[in-house]
Amino acid sequence: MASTCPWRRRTPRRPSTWTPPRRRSCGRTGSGARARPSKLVCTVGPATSGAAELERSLAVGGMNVARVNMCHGDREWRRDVIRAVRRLNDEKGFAVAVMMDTEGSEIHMGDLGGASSAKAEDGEVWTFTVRSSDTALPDRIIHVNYDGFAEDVKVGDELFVDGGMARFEVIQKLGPDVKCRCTDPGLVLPRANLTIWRDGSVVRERNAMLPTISSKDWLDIDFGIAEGVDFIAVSFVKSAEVINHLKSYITARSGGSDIGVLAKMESIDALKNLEQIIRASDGVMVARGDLGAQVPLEQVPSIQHRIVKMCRQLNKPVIIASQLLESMIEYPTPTRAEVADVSEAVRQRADALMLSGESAMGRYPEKALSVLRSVSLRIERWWREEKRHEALELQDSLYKDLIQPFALIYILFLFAANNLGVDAVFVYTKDGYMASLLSRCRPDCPIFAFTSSTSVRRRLNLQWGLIPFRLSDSDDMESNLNRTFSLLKARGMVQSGDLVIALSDMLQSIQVMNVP
Ligand SMILES: Nc1ncnc2c1ncn2[C@@H]1O[C@H](COP(=O)(O)OP(=O)(O)OP(=O)(O)O)[C@@H](O)[C@H]1O
Ligand SMILES: CC(=O)C(=O)O
Ligand SMILES: [K+]
Ligand SMILES: [Mg+2]
Repeated sequence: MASTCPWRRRTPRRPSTWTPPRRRSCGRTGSGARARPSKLVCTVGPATSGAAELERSLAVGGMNVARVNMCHGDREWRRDVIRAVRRLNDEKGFAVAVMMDTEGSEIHMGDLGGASSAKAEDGEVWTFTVRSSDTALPDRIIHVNYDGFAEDVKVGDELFVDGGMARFEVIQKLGPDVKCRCTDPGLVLPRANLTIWRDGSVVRERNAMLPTISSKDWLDIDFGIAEGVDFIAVSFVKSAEVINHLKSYITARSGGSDIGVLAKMESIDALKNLEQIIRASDGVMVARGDLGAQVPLEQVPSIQHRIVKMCRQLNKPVIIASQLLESMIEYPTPTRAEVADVSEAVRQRADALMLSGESAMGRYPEKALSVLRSVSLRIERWWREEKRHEALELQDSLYKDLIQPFALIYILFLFAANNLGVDAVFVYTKDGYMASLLSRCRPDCPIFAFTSSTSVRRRLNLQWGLIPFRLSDSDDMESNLNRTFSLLKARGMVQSGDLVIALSDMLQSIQVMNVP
């Protein structure tokens, strides 16, 4: 079955319902100055981990999800960050979700003896060693976390630091030490990933031996469950099995908590099993940093496009990550090329955009977030004004996958959406599933989602176009509608006369009406 998903008004009654500044200011509901369809994920690091910075630079700026990378910081630091986000939610009315990102067992360098970075110059010889040492190593001697490293590399191999930020050639092997000459100078950051290339392709035999989730990752996952994170993003996923395994583990461990498991697409193996991995996961991250170290860079854009499209087909949220505004780590304005890259991700209608170093350790986290916000708002508006909707091909399989009453409501929704101009969609949802189906249509109007669960509300924050609220349970649709109309009218998000479609997955109902 094929269908377009339009929200196209036949006779325009008044301008688009999204975010005209006066009447659609969404307060903190979408956790931002104004609600946007595209969601924003920010990596928290030294530049933004203080309670004041978290609030002022990120939450007020529209962060929907805070990411904590388990490659960095210690446990106490991470706990403080997670609790600070929770406090912002509890005390200041935000609904920011927390994502923890596993380290994975890829090869990476050690710390740089406390230095925040080191410059590798052309022709310099650096030593990469597997010798363990408790004391800081001298300059240009770098510890490598994988014991087999010195055995596995061959003279002539290329070593990519952080996906090519700097490159070395292996020139000599001396027991545990590997001497390498810098062939591409660049900035080396602590604990940067290392990728070995031989004869033009990445060396992967070793990776197959290492588990996707290392023993350290399991301890981090226990910590994440105990701290009640909303999402766990699994680095270097190779197959669907690891996602299924982690989901069972979370269920057994946390007694039915609903932590979302996200698959990070950053290896060649993931690309081979794309569909199964996406189906198994609760969402996906296109982790372009490491991905660009494993496949030729010129393939990254088409891979991104393919993953975004498949995620939408399979109704899974997708995040575009890494180097969106990389230059803003240092400079207060983005490059034109970066703005074009962000625009393209929005145009592809990905659910979310992510900041990494820009918000973790950059000089302008607040400005970087504001660029993401303004560029996405502009492209979304352009998209609506120019009616640039792409037809959404709904595969038969999705309908087969749908639980029966949902399928009927969904088809009715598409019919109503196709034939009426609506100002807003209201969805009353228990577990968020119905809300995600509506988000998947990428309609031209906001989707207000109401759920009685705080954790479902936070998780819906990752999905395109959803503005989630908490609403206590009631099986009286009339009362639900009245309560939510008052709530949104008071916030200037709907007004009398607006045409809305209201759906409930609990009552399995659909209604079309004007706001009284
Ligand atoms: N908690 C932290 N403490 C110190 N520095 C951090 C922290 N989080 C991030 N950073 C810095 O910001 C940079 C970018 O952050 P990010 O977490 O996105 O790393 P990444 O290498 O892109 O991700 P991954 O390791 O998942 O591939 C890191 O290289 C690191 O220098
Ligand atoms: C985000 C991440 O892990 C990457 O881009 O490699
Ligand atoms: K990581
Ligand atoms: Mg990565």
